Amino acid sequence: MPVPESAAHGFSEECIVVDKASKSFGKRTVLDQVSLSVKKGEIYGLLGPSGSGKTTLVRLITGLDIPDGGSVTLLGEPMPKLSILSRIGYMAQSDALYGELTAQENLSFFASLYGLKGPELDRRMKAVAELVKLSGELKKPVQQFSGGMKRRLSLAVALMHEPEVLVLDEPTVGIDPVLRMSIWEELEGLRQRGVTILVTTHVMDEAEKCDRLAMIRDGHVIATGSPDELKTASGSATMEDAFVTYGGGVR
Ligand SMILES: Nc1ncnc2c1ncn2[C@@H]1O[C@H](COP(=O)(O)OP(=O)(O)OP(=O)(O)O)[C@@H](O)[C@H]1O
Repeated sequence: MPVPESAAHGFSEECIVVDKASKSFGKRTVLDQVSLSVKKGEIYGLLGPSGSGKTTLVRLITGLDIPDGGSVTLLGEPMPKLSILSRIGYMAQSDALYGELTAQENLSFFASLYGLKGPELDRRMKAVAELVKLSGELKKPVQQFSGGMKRRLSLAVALMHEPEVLVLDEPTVGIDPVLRMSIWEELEGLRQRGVTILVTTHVMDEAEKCDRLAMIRDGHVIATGSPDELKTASGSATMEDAFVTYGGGVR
C-alpha cells in the first residue's frame, strides 16, 4: 500500500499552504499558479535560478505582498493577517539592521515590536545570542560587524519572539562555509523543537539538508519532493545535476 507523503516524512499538520498563487508586476507574470504545502516541523527549501520568483513567493507567504490570484494560508489563517505576524520570524535577503545601534540595542528594538520586555527580553536575548554565537559581540555597533555577523544578527532578530514558523530568504549568502554549517546546525536544532522552516537557497549542500524542496523556474513550481526523490525523478546523481535538469532544462 502506498504510504501518504506526510506519513512517509513523519510530518502531519500543514503549516503553510499556497494554492494557485499568481503575481504579476506590470505585464510580467512572476508567479503563475504556484501551489505547495509545508508541514509542521519540516525544513522546506525553495530552489531556483536567480529571478525565478522565490523572493516574490516568500513575500506572499509572509503577507508582505498580496497575490493577484489564488491564496496563501499560514497556520490555518488566510494571509495577509496581522495577528499571524507575531507567530512568524522573517529574515529578508538584505539585512534590516540599525548600523549606529549595538547588536543588543537592535535586538531590544525589534523585540519591543513584539511586546517583549523585562526578564523575558533578557532571557530571549541571551538565548538567541548564544544560538547565533554572538554573545561576546552584543555591545558592538552593528556598523562594525562583518557581513556574516550581520546575517547572524538578522537571524537572531527573527528568532527573538520564538516564532512557530521561520521564513529565511537566502540566510547564508556571504557567509563562510564554517559559519554556514553552524547556522544549519542551528536550523536543524530549531526543527527538532518543532519550528517549521521555509528557506530559499542557491546552495546545493543546503538543499540536501531540506526535508523537501520545491524547484521553481520562471514562476512555476516544476517539481517538489525530498532531495532523494528529486534526484531519482530527474535521473541525477547529485543535487547539482538535478538543479541543472530542472532549473536549466539542459538534458
Ligand atoms: N516589486 C517588483 N516590481 C517589478 N518587478 C519585480 C518586483 N519584485 C520582483 N520583480 C521581478 O520578479 C522576478 C522574480 O524576482 P524574485 O526576487 O522573486 O526572484 P528570486 O528567485 O528571489 O531571485 P534571486 O535568487 O536572484 O533572489 C524578477 O524578474 C524581478 O525583477
